[in-house]
Amino acid sequence: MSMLPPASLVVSLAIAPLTLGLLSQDGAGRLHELLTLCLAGMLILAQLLMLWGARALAKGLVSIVLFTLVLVLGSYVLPEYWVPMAIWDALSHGLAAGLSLEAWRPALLATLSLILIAVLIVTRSQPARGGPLLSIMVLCLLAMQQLLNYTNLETSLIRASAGTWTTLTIAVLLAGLGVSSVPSWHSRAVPLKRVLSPPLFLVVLTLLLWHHQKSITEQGLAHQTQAQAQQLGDRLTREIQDHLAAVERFASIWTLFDSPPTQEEWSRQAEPYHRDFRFLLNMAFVDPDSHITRVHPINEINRQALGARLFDAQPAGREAVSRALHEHRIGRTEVIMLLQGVPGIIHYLPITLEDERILGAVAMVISLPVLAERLFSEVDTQAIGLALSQGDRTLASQFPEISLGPWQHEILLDVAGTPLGLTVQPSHAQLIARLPRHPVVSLVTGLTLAYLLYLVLLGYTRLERRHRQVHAANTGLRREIRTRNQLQKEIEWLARHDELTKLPNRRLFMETLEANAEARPLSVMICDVDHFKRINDHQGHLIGDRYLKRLGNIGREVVEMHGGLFARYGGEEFVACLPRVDTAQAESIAETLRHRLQESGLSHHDGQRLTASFGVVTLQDGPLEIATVMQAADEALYRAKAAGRNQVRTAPTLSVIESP
Ligand SMILES: Nc1nc2c(ncn2[C@@H]2O[C@H](COP(=O)(O)OP(=O)(O)OP(=O)(O)O)[C@@H](O)[C@H]2O)c(=O)[nH]1
Repeated sequence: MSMLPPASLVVSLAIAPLTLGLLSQDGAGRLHELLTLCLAGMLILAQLLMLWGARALAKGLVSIVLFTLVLVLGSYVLPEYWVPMAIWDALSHGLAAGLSLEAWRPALLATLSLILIAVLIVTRSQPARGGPLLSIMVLCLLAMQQLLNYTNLETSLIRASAGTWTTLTIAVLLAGLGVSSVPSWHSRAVPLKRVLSPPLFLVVLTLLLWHHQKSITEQGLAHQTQAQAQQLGDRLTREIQDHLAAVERFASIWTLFDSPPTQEEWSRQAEPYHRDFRFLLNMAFVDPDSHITRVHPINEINRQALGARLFDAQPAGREAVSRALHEHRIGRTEVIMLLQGVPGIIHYLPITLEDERILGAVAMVISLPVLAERLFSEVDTQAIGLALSQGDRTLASQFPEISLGPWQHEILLDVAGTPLGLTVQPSHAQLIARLPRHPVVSLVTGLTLAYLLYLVLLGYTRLERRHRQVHAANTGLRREIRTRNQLQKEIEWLARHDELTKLPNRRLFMETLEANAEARPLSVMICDVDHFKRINDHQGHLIGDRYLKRLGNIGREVVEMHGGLFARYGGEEFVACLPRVDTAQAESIAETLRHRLQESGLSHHDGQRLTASFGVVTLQDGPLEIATVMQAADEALYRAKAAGRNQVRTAPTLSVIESP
């Protein structure tokens, strides 16, 4: 069996945490975790298919996952007034009866991680499509999830992090994606560090900002619900107090009577109060000996209390009865078990006649279950859980079937002087519906911006690199052109100069002569070193070269002083073109040069001074025939040589040239 390639192997490893995650779920309570794991499983399969070349199938699978995840993300992002939570719940209900959005919706950060993984799979993590940044974003999201899980920073209102197995599954899948793509990131030679840093900074900033905004909005909502609960409590307390004040007025009616009321009178007076204040279980008349003699309404429960002597029958209320009947002040019981078998509070309102005689007391019995029912009817019990308690004892409670949110607000109710606790716990769905969406919107926007920033920076960097390459090519080209120009100049210079003496050569001499064809008089001087061969033979060519250079310098100095051109004609022969120089001047120049050379200190091996012979010719008028002029000068030189060397000979002045 052939081995799996490393990328497939690492991706396959993700199946281990996936399986463990699936096995560790305990049923419907973790439906969201199960769904997240299933989506991760589909992405694992998609990536394996992608690696095995079944791209179309892989993309189909990723599309299904992406569709689900984008729907989930929509539920986090879309404001309540666009798509109310009720619609999401109705949609969920359509999937399975009794299912709410919160039960199946994957955690926010896990949703985002899986969306990015899906994009990574489809784009095959290519750097040009943001692969490196997307991978790092997933890493950041996973790190944030773990941070929230371990530091318990997570308030469970918005489910941000998935469980550890899910996080691990996504992490291993990401590693698998990395194994196949990271090496190619390097080979593409993208300057990743430069391109990644700014968007990465933006990602971290976005995550921190999101967490900060999330905490603030959740705290704000918690305070808001607490304030609403407090308002509810205050309103109920006020209402109860108003009712009790009214009942106290009822008690004062009986002070006008001289004798205890008949049952009929009692019922007639008590009925309106009882009708209005449903939490009054009954209103009873108690005689001075604490017997209940009248009660309203007379029903099955209340009838049992008739005739009972409270001092004996209800020890818990004895003190309150005694206070009313003996001290003539209002007596209040704690929460006690009433004779009717339900918890309640009794107020005993003394009926004191004008002569300070006590006629009896009005017992006002508040049934706590009925009071709770009254309180609970004030709020939407489908959206809020309520519990009425005294200390640790829960007197009554009502919780909706749907799951409750994380916050319980305990508010104090003053029920006829008895402090009761009312615990208000809004449902999760109601809180989520009221939770501002802007933290999630900024999270999604921040991540999208970071991705766009990456793409822009990448494009810019590539453009910049191409620009640099073009610039470098341009610079090279310019350098090349400069070198060629230089070479060209050198070639041109060499074409018209002698390399050894740096003097103009024969060609430039001829050009100068032609250029001065109209100048009259026009003299030409030829100079030839005497016995130069001996220098070479006895002192070597290097010395010979040095002597030629020296002669060149002297000749240039002397000739240029007279506006002429001194050139090397060839070998040890030199020529001078002397425009507007007549014969006498030309002879003088030749003499000067001859003399300067003789005095230059250059000598043969035997100490004899180096000398040269000169032939001079002057064209006085008539057209210039170069060959004729040069021949005449040459002949003059020959004559100088023949006459013993080291002397100047002048050709007859030319005017009418005869062709040679
Ligand atoms: N060192 C050196 N010698 C050169 C150069 N060009 C020509 N010569 C030498 O110049 C010498 C010319 O010799 P010849 O033409 O025989 O004449 P000469 O020895 O000067 O004798 P006369 O001209 O008759 O006085 C030769 O030996 C050439 O080799 C050069 O560029 N450098």
